[in-house]
Amino acid sequence: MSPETSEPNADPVASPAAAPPAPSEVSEDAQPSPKPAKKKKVTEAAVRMKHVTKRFGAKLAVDDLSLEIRAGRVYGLIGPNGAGKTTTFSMLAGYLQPTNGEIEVLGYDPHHVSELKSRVGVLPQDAILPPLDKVGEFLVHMARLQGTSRDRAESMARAVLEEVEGRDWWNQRCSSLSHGMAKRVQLAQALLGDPEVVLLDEPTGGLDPRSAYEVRQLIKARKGRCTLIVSSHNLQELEEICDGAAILDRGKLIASGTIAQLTGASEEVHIKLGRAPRGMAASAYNATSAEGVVSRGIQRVRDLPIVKRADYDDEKNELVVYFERGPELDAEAVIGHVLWALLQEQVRISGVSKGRGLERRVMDLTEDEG
Ligand SMILES: Nc1ncnc2c1ncn2[C@@H]1O[C@H](COP(=O)(O)OP(=O)(O)OP(=O)(O)O)[C@@H](O)[C@H]1O
Repeated sequence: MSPETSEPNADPVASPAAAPPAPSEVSEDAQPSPKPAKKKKVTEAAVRMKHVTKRFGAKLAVDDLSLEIRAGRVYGLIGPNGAGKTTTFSMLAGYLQPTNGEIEVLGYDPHHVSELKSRVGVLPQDAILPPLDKVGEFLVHMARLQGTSRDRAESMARAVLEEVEGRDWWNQRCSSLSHGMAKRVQLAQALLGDPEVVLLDEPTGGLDPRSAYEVRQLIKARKGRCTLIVSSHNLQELEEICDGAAILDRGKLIASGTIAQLTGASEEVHIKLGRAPRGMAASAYNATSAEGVVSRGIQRVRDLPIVKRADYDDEKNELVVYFERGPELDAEAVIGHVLWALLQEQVRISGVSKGRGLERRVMDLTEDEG
């Protein structure tokens, strides 16, 4: 897949709440937002990066990265260790200046702290809480840095702590929190004041499965209320929560798009075939000759007019069926036809999926580069 610099089929624009809009930034077709009714500033892209490069001495950490992330989406930044994700986050958060290129967050250079301070929330990868502060105290302090009154800061702090299910930790010292609790307090800090853009670098890193699940639910619950940019090494997690993603490798963008585009969910289905039933010889079931049950089933699939190509991997016992998506042909319809064809030949099915999964896609794209 050739690198894309934006998402061609991206979803419609959502509408983050903010200061009164500049006329050029108002979009007529903005979707209604569940936030309280107040004047909205709508920027079509929450984040724009144009030919951004970041060097640390001789090290090229981010290499000519161009990206556009639409407002209201959950967007993943994916890549192996050292791909440049944290460097990208740090530039979006205004912690690092790019060496070259342009970055806009909500239409501003990220260094415009006064414009963006209450509108962008950040969970850095290695955030550390002040050990001696109590949780409530810390969150109130962070809320006050956004320029709010003490009362308002306290209600904001209580609301986010409630959101991360930490209401009982208000008087607990940060040093006494477990890793998972601390991560959730940091997440609460990133969500303070309902920011329009939230940058989450490894929000579930080091969390136990239940806490990670709860953080994912929390991110999903925020969908549509703000733009969330999330990095994680857990690709199943990103596939579950994200609308779109960019895949980076060694600082370069190697692919971007909606999750369906990246995984091929709109052009291929994977059918895992079962083994021979008891009592039937594996050779009669699985023979590669025309006599085998599986071979006949695959031939029937290949004969379907909707099927462009069908490849069978006998080591994985998997049939990959490629099709041309059209107004009346989507993956679900193809699955129906293919299963029917296979079942008519009494081929056993043990699993079905749309596309190849984000994990496999990332492996395919990055494997040759060592
Ligand atoms: N302050 C720095 N000084 C020198 N090199 C750096 C610095 N920060 C990052 N790098 C280098 O830039 C490259 C990208 O690092 P970055 O932390 O952005 O990757 P990443 O994708 O977040 O990796 P990981 O998944 O391991 O967190 C790496 O080769 C890293 O060693």
